[in-house]
Amino acid sequence: MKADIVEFFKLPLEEKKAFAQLPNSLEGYGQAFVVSDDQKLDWADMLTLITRPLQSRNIDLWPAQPLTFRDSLSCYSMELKSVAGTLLEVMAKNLGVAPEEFSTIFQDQPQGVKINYYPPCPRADEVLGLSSHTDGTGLTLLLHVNDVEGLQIRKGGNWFPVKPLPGALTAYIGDIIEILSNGVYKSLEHRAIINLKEDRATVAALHGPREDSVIGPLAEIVKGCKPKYVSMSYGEFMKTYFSTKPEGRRLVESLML
Ligand SMILES: O=C(O)CCC(=O)C(=O)O
Ligand SMILES: [Fe+2]
Repeated sequence: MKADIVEFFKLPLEEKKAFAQLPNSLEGYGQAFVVSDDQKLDWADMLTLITRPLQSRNIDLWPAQPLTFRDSLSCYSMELKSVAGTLLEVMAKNLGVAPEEFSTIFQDQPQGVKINYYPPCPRADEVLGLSSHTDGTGLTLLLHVNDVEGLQIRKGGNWFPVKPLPGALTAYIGDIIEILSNGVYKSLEHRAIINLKEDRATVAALHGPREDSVIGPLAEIVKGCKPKYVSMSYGEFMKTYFSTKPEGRRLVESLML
């Protein structure tokens, strides 16, 4: 997977554009969070693909070059499913909810990958690879394609670098699990910075809920106390998530009661 990603981003722009996003869709090669023509874009190229459920795949947008790309992504997606499934099960247990509660919401384990390529920049301190945001998903499993640092997480108002560990995935919580858990798990504010001389690539595998889910604090967690977040359909949540430029935890906090 790592080798195929490196090869794909090395292709000439015209070849990559064969897999470009279609109008009004984020899937394919392009950018995310473009909400106006005069906005300053993040210093990154992205390839976003839906990987699960299998019938949701738009294989035409999966790179045909390098030749092994599609097979590599299929295998990688299957392995991720098993890691995410285990983590979700453990989280359900930790929250004291029946494992079925989570497995119904994450049934068939909807999954997408956002493959990020960050070229170096001679004025690295004046750009961001990805502006500060939280992921609009349940659980993210991040793969560092090379061992170049760039991910930063925010805690107590300060930014901390996350060092890539060889052979490890970086796991973090997105808005959906913060809401479902009524705030027991917190969605992680993070951003990616750019290096002067080294390029960097990552694969963020996003594990979200079933499309027909209602996203709100789980009854079993709220019990006698008050729900801390509004409930809405997942469709409505996604519309809200993608309609504004991300800014730290602003979106998830705007859904707090
Ligand atoms: O590339 C990184 O380090 C972070 C990627 C990320 O946050 C994302 O794709 O949502
Ligand atoms: Fe992210």
